[in-house]
Amino acid sequence: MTSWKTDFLQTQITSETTPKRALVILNQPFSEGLFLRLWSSSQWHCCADGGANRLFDVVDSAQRTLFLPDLIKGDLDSIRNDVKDFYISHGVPVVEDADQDSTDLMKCVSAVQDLETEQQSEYDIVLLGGLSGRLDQTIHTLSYLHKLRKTRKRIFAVTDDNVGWVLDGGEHIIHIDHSILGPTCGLLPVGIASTLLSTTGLRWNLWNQPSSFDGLVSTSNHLVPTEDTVWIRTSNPIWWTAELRS
Ligand SMILES: Nc1ncnc2c1ncn2[C@@H]1O[C@H](COP(=O)(O)OP(=O)(O)OP(=O)(O)O)[C@@H](O)[C@H]1O
Ligand SMILES: Cc1ncc(C[n+]2csc(CCO)c2C)c(N)n1
Repeated sequence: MTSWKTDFLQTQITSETTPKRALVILNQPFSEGLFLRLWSSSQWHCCADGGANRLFDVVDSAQRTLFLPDLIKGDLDSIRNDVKDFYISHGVPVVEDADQDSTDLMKCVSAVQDLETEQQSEYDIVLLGGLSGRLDQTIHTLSYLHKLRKTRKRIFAVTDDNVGWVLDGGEHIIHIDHSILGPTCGLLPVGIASTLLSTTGLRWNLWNQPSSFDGLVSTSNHLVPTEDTVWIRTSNPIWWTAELRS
């Protein structure tokens, strides 16, 4: 049974028990509060092209050198010149990958893979953004994480409104901190023909019920406030999302 802890917003993490975390900042709006929590709980920081503009703009100019990313990567058609010049002048590698068959998100995940090979250790990946905005980009995030589940167990997308990730086929226990998550959540059968779902800990639980894009989709479900865990059994991979409290 896989155990997933919804602890990616915590800043106090014991390195013996939790893998290192890589933060990939996408070109999407986010609040300063969310940014600071994710930045301080990550050991490696990367901006996907125009994500560097978001980092530059969210930090006060006097504080900017305290928040230098380890890498800026992409086809570099969105990063502003002033932003590029600032980070280059402070020694940040700005890597252009002009490939037009891969997105800036994919280019940054491949940079995390290179880092893992170099350091011979694994990172959890947190994407800041990618679940809203342009529909093609949003569906790309859903599709890419669905495909990545085969090689990478822990990659999450976080926005001011939601956290989400793919639960692979099997059983999962999700530990819920109700001060951070809820009340709404969803189980979204994206990228599969159908799955058989069973759950506990939700207001509208399912028991061996088929879920498919063409049939039942559990949206606007609720976490039960008195339950500390949600248990989910799914025969095929499914996207799990929960609302982030502000
Ligand atoms: N409007 C959006 N909605 C959702 N995600 C976005 C949006 N814009 C950018 N992103 C995410 O941020 C990454 C960097 O975006 P950027 O704007 O720099 O490049 P892009 O040219 O729009 O995207 P790409 O080159 O990856 O197709 C994208 O790869 C994508 O994952
Ligand atoms: C079938 C197909 N559809 C779209 C694109 C375009 N595209 C996909 S990723 C990317 C890079 C964006 O920075 C671009 C332009 C393609 N190459 N192949």
